[in-house]
Amino acid sequence: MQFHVLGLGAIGSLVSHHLRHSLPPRNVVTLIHKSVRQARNTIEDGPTVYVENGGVTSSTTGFKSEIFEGTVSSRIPLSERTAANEEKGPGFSSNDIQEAERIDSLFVTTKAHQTLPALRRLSPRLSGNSTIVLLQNGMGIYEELVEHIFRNPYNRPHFILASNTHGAFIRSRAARFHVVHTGIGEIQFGIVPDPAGRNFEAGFFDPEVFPLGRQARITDITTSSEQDHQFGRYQSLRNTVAALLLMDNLRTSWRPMEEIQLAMRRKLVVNSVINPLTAILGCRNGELFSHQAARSILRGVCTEASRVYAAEMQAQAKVFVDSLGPRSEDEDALLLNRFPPVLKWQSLEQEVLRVAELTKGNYSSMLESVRRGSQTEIKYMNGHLLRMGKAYSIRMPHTASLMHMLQLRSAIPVEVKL
Ligand SMILES: CC(C)(CO)C(=O)C(=O)O
Repeated sequence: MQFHVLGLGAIGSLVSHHLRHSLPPRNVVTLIHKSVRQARNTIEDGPTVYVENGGVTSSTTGFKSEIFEGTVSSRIPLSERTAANEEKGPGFSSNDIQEAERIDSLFVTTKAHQTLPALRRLSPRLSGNSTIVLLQNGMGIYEELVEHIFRNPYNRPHFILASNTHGAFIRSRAARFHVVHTGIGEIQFGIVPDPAGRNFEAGFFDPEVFPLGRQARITDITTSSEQDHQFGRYQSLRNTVAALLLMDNLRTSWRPMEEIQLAMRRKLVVNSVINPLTAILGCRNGELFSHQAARSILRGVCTEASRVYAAEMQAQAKVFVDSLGPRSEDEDALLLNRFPPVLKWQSLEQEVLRVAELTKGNYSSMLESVRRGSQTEIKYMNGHLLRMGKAYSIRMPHTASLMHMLQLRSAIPVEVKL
């Protein structure tokens, strides 16, 4: 089976390294390079990914390379390619470029705002038999993809949504695939429910199994071509879940989608506080919260986020309660007031502090984007919270001010010398 990785920043490189390490060599792992220039810098001898952890560096080779729409065999030296071909960029015709292949399994680790255009371009190679893993910061990306590209639920690829708490950065721009893994976190993932109704999560809730023994079962996705006449539709999903679970050095775990939604909401708040604050101030994650002023902003954003999450859950619970038909007021109140403690502001605040400590030596991804003069992911972080606030008529002045300050910081370069 073929695995593709799109987005070769710190997390993309880290995932590529662990994917290649844990999969048997017969599985192909292809790195999708942004441009010929990026590929040239890295694949003279075949791409190598270096991962540094606690001062020890290990390397991985054995990847295939591809430049967005065309494929490049890493065994063919780039020096043999003509300048004329290179100038044509993605999709240029060269003997080295094979027919663009079908994509079975795609790990997406690009920036949130790059995802829609990138997947639009790759969509002819994706089908209902493919699987896409979204492993990114921010929220609202999946919704954008199904609204604009994969509209038909019955022939869209399977989606896995993942929440990552590992901290990593690229050592230097020159050594593009040298990643420093600074904070050991985890990757929790869940599968978006099947529009055709197959219950991938049956194992988590199997009443036949003693509660402590209940766990995800890969056979709930599919078994074999002999037993499942739709095996072809679900095979890539099963193999992608298996590949994720094999990457145990990244502490991967398959969780019910409801839990992933909670993890993503918590991560969204982490990113909506740490990322803009560090980008505005130009400091490391760990420098923020020894200052009372930062703590006060933290409290403000966590309180606002918790309010919108509560409003969203109430609205969803209301739809559910209404669908149950007539019930007593007490029963209704019980269902409507169920709010997960992990989304209360106190818990969100603790989570932001925990991640800031875990990644204290890091420069956040948003600060790096601002320093490079590139677009930030703010619209998928604070912007997402604000869209929810608007939908539920909740004022969010702290979340909005942080976004506006960040936008100013991106637009007005800092004057170094007066
Ligand atoms: C958690 C944090 C802030 C770690 O740096 C991050 O996810 C980022 O930089 O985008």
